[in-house]
Amino acid sequence: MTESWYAVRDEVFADGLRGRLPRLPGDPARLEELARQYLPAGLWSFVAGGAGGGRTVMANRAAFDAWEIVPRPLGAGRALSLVTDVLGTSVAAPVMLAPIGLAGLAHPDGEAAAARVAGQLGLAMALSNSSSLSLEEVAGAAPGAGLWFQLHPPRDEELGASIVRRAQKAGYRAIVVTVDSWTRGWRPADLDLGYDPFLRGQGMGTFLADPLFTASLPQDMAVGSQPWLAAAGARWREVFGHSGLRWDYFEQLGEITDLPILIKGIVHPDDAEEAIARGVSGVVVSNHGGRQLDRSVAALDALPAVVRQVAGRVPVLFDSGVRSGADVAIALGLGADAVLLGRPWLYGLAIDGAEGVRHVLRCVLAELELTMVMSGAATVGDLRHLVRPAPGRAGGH
Ligand SMILES: Cc1cc2nc3c(=O)[nH]c(=O)nc-3n(C[C@H](O)[C@H](O)[C@H](O)COP(=O)(O)O)c2cc1C
Ligand SMILES: CCCCCCC(=O)C(=O)O
Repeated sequence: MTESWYAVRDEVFADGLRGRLPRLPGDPARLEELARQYLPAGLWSFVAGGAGGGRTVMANRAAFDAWEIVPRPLGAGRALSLVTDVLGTSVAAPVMLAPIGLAGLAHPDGEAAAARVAGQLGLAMALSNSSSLSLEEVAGAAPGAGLWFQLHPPRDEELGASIVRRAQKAGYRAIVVTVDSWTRGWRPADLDLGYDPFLRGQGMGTFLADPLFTASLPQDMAVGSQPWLAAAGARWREVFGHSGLRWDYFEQLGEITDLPILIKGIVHPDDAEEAIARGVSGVVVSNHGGRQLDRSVAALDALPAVVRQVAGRVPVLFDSGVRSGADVAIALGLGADAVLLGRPWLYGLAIDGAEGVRHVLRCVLAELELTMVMSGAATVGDLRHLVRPAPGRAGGH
């Protein structure tokens, strides 16, 4: 991908003139509000909502206000490049798609559309283990895309091993183990609406394609029938998510796969240290977009200390609250090696399928590039000298 991303601005402007999609970013609320019109109420609150009173969702956003860029517009005198390598995956920019389960509920093309777009743009995507399509279907739909596989380690270890082996066989290039969501957080909106897509057999594409999983379902029911899906949902609840996960899991996983293993859901520097001691190849600083633990530290506030602790030994990735290219620039400036975009790509998918995802990603990349050019940053490394705590604001650790 050699295009200058910020040429996208003209195209987006033209789209805006045609009234096709709202321009993004600038006002993330516009994208979220528009997506609301495309999604059934229960699904919209499941996606947009957070744990408890939503304080961590808000804190994730507010944390960005504690930082500012001090531009040096005459710059480094070098051509800007966003191309980077993350754990052996060469990418056009240090921005990737965060794992988001159940994308098939937002649009029938689901994760396959998102993966295809990521591949076309030269970006990486971490596929959720709660995807609507199976990991094989997504890999098949996006040959050549830089795909990673995200795993919530199942209670059934054999099943977990089987899924990891399948991911490696299908060409996924890393395993991202999420440790902050073995079960869902206290999400009042979902509770009030009685919304649980898994009960209806959704988000099980990868599980339903695993013989170890299907062998445990009643064999006297028609495959795909409502009773069969209900049985699958019940079985999924038994096996999904390991409440007793221990650090030695990472060593065990290293015996099963030779892919790089990342840990997602870390906000404490000591946990990052322990993860490195257990052999992980990368750390994702994240609080799951505020969906799991209300009053958890804002992810961006946790980033600098983790970066300091890791001190370049493994890549540090970041998500939670990123809505714009300028947000990406701040996270990179605080030491993230790459940034995962979460809800916004799902909103794009809900609004306009693959085109919506493409639109969202290109806008974020265009704004990131403009931000760097105007800051005088030729590389992500340059950004690290230009981001500083905003005077008088909280945060800025
Ligand atoms: C609807 C939805 C489903 C998600 N599913 C997963 C998942 O299956 N696995 C996972 O590790 N994270 C999952 N996440 C969390 C994202 O990977 C990411 O951490 C989060 O969206 C970042 O917050 P943000 O969207 O506010 O930027 C999900 C998030 C949303 C909104
Ligand atoms: C039992 C936890 C399932 C969570 C899968 C989707 C997800 O991560 C979310 O945030 O929702």
